[in-house]
Amino acid sequence: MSPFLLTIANILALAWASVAFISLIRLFRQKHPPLPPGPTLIPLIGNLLIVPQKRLHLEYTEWAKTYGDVFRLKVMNNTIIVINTPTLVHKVFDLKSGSSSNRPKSIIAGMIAPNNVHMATGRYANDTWKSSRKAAAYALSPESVKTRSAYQYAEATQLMNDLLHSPELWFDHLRRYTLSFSLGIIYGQRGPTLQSPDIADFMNVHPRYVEALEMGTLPPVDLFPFLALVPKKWAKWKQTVEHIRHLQHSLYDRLLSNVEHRLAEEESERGALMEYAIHHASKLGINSREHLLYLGGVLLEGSESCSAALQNIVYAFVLHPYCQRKVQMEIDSVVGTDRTPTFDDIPKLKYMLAFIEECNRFRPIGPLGLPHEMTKDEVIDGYLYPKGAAVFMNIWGMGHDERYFDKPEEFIPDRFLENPYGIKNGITDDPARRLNMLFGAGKRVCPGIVLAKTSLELNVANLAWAFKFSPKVDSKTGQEILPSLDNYGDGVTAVPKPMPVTIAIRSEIHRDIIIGQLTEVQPILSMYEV
Ligand code: HEM
Repeated sequence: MSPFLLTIANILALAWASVAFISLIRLFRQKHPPLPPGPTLIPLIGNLLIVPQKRLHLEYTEWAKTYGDVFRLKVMNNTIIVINTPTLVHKVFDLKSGSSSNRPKSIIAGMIAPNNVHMATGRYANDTWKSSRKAAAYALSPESVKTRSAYQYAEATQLMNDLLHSPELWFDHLRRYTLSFSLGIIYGQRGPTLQSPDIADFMNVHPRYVEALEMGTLPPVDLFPFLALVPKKWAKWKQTVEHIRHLQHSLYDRLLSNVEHRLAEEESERGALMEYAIHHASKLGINSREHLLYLGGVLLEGSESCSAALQNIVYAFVLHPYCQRKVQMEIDSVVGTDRTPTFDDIPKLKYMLAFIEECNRFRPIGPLGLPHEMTKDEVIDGYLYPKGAAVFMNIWGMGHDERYFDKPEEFIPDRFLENPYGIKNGITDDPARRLNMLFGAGKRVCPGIVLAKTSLELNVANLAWAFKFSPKVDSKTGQEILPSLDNYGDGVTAVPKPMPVTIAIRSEIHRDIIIGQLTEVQPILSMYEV
């Protein structure tokens, strides 16, 4: 063969070999799609050394800039996938909800509330969990929440009155409001003061519970399950967990017992969720008292998110007096000074609604939502989401994404007046963006959205109508003490920490109206008192 023909044959053979090689790689990839990209893995431990223990959302938001809209981490054997766009949230949590609706295993959560009876941390999206969701809808559906608006208005009136009389306790007054309202609709029995046993006990146990679930507080038993085998006398953390379980269980048990007692005594019913759940337990698929007990408790826990969002709003008022003034001017022009705001006023308060949206974007109280777990392998956009992987939706990252938000690190409520999602002008938005991303997605989406939003809107309107919010002044130095929107909890929830602020009534007219209104709503409040 001539050298020329030999070269052509070589080239053809090489081309054939390359095509075959590429086809093989394609076939291999189809059969074994890769995990999303992510930081370099160290044998055995994966990314253990670089995953932060606290404020994961900040690091995740940075990593999204390097690795893209979806990235993976490996911690020992565990795969973590973080999704950073509304489109991916839709594809993974909504469209694949049949395989992305479990929660990752948590040994500690399981020790506190066993048998999947805790709706939020319960691992399996199974029949027990479905029963809880069905029952919760009785109290939390838009129609149900609407039927409670007179009661909600009455509780919100008491909140203004509490702030009037002891503004220095503002942080706890906001918590009492959300807890008392939730106690009323769940158990038909409110908590009128900070000293009411149910309020005081919940405020004692709940922070301990949240802290116990935070990474780094207790030994990492999920990573090193052998730690769970250490006998209690040598494992102090087990005693802590048992104590929390005991405190929580006795509070929820007492609350449920009160309802059972009222029903046994044939007292008139109060339309409470627990009355309904007891009457319809078998229809709902609630098969044990334990299940009823945690159903109420979890919803009460959920309500704490509302007070955290309200606390952030108070700090935002103090830090952005210009915005506070704009909210007040709008409220004054819609409501005036001879009455307090009502639910009917809310749709007219456009700037106030934009202000609330901006607070939730700027400091979402659940920056990574709650993790979901994959129950089977799924391939989405060419990447494998393997069975058992924990998937986080990066709510913080999506709200601080420079591709869509102008100056995301600045507090600018007007962005939500210019665009319903606060997106900058002249860009093509992510088509899957929707309202309420803050509340998660898929089957596990927050069941308390309507309650949370109505509570936020009415109370922000009331607070801005009634009070002026400003920094506390140090009596020794005369300097203003500014609160910080960066002073929040380190774990799954970014609940703000208590900081001093000054809350002053805007005028004597406002004071008289609040006091008069409290007398008017007293008959409603007393319907929920023991
Ligand atoms: C501003 C207020 C609130 C925010 C930002 C919020 C946010 C969230 C988020 C992000 C999730 C996780 C969703 C997911 O897994 O995809 C969640 C779950 C949940 N929320 Fe809320 N929430 C709020 C208020 C409430 C209220 C008022 C209640 C009840 C009274 C509540 C009860 C729950 C429950 C029970 C779950 C667990 C649902 C499940 O696992 O099936 N939340 N919430």
